[in-house]
Amino acid sequence: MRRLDVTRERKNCFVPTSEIIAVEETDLNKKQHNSGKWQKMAKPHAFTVYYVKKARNHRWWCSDVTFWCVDEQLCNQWIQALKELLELQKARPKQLLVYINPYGGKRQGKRIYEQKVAPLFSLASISTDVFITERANHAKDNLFEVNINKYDGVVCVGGDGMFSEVMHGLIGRMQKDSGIDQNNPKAPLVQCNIRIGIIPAGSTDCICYSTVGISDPVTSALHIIVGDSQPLDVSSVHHNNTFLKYTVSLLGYGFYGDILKDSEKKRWMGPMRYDYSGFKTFLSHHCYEGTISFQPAKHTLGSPRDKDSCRTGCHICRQSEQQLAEQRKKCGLKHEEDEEEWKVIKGKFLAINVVNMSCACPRSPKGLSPAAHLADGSADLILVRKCSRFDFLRYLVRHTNQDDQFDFSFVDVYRVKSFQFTSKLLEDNESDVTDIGKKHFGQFCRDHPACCCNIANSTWNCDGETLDSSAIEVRVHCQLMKLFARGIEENCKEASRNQSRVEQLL
Ligand SMILES: Nc1ncnc2c1ncn2[C@@H]1O[C@H](COP(=O)(O)OP(=O)(O)OP(=O)(O)O)[C@@H](O)[C@H]1O
Repeated sequence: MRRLDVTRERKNCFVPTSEIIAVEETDLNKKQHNSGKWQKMAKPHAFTVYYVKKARNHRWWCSDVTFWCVDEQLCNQWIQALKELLELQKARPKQLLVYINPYGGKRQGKRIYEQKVAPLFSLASISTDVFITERANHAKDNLFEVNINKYDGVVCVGGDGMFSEVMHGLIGRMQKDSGIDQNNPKAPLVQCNIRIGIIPAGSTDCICYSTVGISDPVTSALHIIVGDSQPLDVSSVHHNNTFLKYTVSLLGYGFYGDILKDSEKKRWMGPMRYDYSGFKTFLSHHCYEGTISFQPAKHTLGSPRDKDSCRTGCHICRQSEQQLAEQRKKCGLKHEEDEEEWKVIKGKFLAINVVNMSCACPRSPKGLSPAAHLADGSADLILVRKCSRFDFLRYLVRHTNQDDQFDFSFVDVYRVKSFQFTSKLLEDNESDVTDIGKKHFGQFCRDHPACCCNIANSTWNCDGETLDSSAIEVRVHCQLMKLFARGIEENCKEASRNQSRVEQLL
């Protein structure tokens, strides 16, 4: 990494060039300065370096430092040299397509973009085409029409729902352009090389939080400006050879599906609806019977019970990707999934969660599966079996403290690469849904005696949206897309402390 090192009065300021946002000549008439030295100079010249300042809790903001001298030529040489260094940062976007959902969260998307993000993009000389959505799916439909190759990235301003819409538009567009049928659950999908940036402005900003470490529009804008890139696994969800949805965070049946279904009826309550519906669903304590079949993810070195979490530059994600690529080369056109073992579990569940990432959020900073990886080609399948209300509460509380939420006899967790579910209700109705479980194995994990299970089906909550079908087939696509992010930085406390020390010296 190249460093700018300017010595002033025997004190140093270190800013990595990768974290410089912009360099500009300073108008000294406008600059408010208290330093006596400025005034003593006959005709001072100056330039300002705008750079990323790292604070606590993964927060970034834009800081600046002004350097001055009497020699105009020297000053211009510095500006020129620094601008040339910035030109070498090839991963930085120059042209972005921005979608704003004006109705997401507290309806602040447009204001957040105009006041906090647009000035930073302009400072960093990024051109933008801004599109304010007028209806749901507007951004998705538009992504099938625009000249996408013109852009270095797509930015969505909104919540997880808005991100999901943009992701569906972009992945769908890539498959359409490559002639790939999304309805085929086994089709190898084409990777999306156009990065997506998330400016959080919704009620739930879990994807931003899990990939950046904080839901903060300025931090996200700065990750976009410096050109960060974080690959992300995406799971496809199918029913009967029909494509339903893609998911990157939570696919939840039972508890999380019921909360979503109930909260949809109470949209008028705003973000509070999730608390209300959460409490109501907890009290109702419904469990659902069904059959789960899954293929364990053998290619990855990690396990859901690992103590270490996925962090910036994660070696497990890198190795898993290599491993999968090698497997694919060996198998050629054959689907390696067909050859691999399926495990089958039947039972009664309060919650069935499949997560592609930790699903961390401010309320649960470690998330539903703290050791889940962003880009290792696997998902964590969490099964919460029928238990007492008190035990379920103990399980939920552990998402908010340091205790292990998987350390209960009624909770099982598996790292999987594909997964299927059929509800008991559908099995009994002899649905024509493919049931790999029935076809391949008769192995039952644990069976419970008949009890007060809910005879109706629950609903799948797919990244905050309901799915129409309860019988689904899920497959993880390793690193299908990329975000303008770098994952969660390990030593953010230390980095911010070191940087403040430097700041004090300036
Ligand atoms: N102009 C619009 N009018 C109505 N709906 C829109 C508009 N633009 C986008 N949407 C839809 O609004 C949904 C929710 O958006 P978003 O995620 O930004 O907000 P949110 O408050 O976090 O919502 P939620 O928490 O319910 O997902 C998205 O699924 C998106 O498709």
